[in-house]
Amino acid sequence: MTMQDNLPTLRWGIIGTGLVASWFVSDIILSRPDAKARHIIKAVGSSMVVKGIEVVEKNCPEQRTKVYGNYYEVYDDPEVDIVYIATPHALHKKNCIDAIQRGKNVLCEKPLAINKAEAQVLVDLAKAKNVFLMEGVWTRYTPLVARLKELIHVEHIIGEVSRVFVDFGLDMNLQDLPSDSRLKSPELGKIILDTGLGLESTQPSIAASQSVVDGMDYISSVILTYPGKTPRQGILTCSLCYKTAPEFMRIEGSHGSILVSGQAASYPDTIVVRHKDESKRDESLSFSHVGFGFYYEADAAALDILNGRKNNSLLPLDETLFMLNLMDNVRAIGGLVYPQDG
Ligand SMILES: NC(=O)C1=CN([C@@H]2O[C@H](COP(=O)(O)OP(=O)(O)OC[C@H]3O[C@@H](n4cnc5c(N)ncnc54)[C@H](OP(=O)(O)O)[C@@H]3O)[C@@H](O)[C@H]2O)C=CC1
Ligand SMILES: O=C1OC[C@@H](O)[C@H](O)[C@H]1O
Repeated sequence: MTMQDNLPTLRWGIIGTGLVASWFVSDIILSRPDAKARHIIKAVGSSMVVKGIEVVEKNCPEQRTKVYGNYYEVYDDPEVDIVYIATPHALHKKNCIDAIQRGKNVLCEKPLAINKAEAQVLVDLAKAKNVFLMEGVWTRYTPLVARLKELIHVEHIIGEVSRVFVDFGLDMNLQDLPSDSRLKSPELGKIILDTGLGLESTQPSIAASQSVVDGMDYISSVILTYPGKTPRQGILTCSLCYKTAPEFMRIEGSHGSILVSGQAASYPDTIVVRHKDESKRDESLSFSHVGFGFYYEADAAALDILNGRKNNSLLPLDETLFMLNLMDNVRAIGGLVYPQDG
């Protein structure tokens, strides 16, 4: 008997067996005290059965997972409640369509699609088929992000926010990656879609610049200026040439600032609040949990599906569309055109 045994259960079918799929599979089955749902890896679909077997043996050997040498058998498996899509960006549209058309709920890794037009097709199809669809941005569901939002929007601990700086840099050594790596392929890669971030859903004006070499957007810098009576800007940068320093995010407000840090921009673990008032001491909050924390996102999807919701309130599909539209605009300024842009 584990801590999860009395919880509602969601049965997952996994599409693709790469890096993030292995993280996700090993993570969502972890035993943890704050679990809201129990997750079962019912099936894994891969281009090669041997790859599926390897992922299962390594990450969920006790789950009695079925392994298929294609994706379609996962979509058609009646024991699968939700499909998790972990293929390269350019395949998300097709994989989502295939799953949704067969009536499956879908959690698709970010970005949901290459551009807003593709994502709109998926949103419309999910609505027509009455299935749940969600873009996988797992850090949004972590206790750290929940606390950060509370500090800013409920407690107003730094007052009126004026600027946000965020950098997501990875040192990917692209020149040393094998030629078939998704990150080296202009067809599959799309760096800004890997590491780009959206801030809030008021329409900002956009200034942007991208360093595109051989069709790959190695570095992007974006300045978002929000309209209104108070000055507000978001300065967002991403790169595959250099790993971001631990303090990857700074939020400045009228009463102080907040610094967010972690071993990588994708693994935040600490919030520091600095007050302008020098009589107040800095406050540091640390967040730790088992594994990566993909299970927070998986729990959110489970509760939505079990309660009949078709969309997730922390990342509604309108916001996914908003963010992809923002990326489309950044690329239009940066001169980066994808074949899918039409
Ligand atoms: N949320 C997060 O923290 C992260 C999200 N991601 C997102 O997840 C997606 C996958 O990324 P990642 O796991 O790093 O990618 P990988 O390249 O490691 O894995 C992708 C998998 O997709 C399948 N695939 C199907 N067709 C192709 C193809 N033509 N070329 C390559 N692979 C193919 C393969 O599995 P098989 O052969 O078994 O079918 C492959 O193992 C991306 O969209 C990325 O943005 C990535 C990392 C972290
Ligand atoms: O979101 C991400 O975080 C970790 C990286 O390795 C990955 O490429 C990126 O998609």
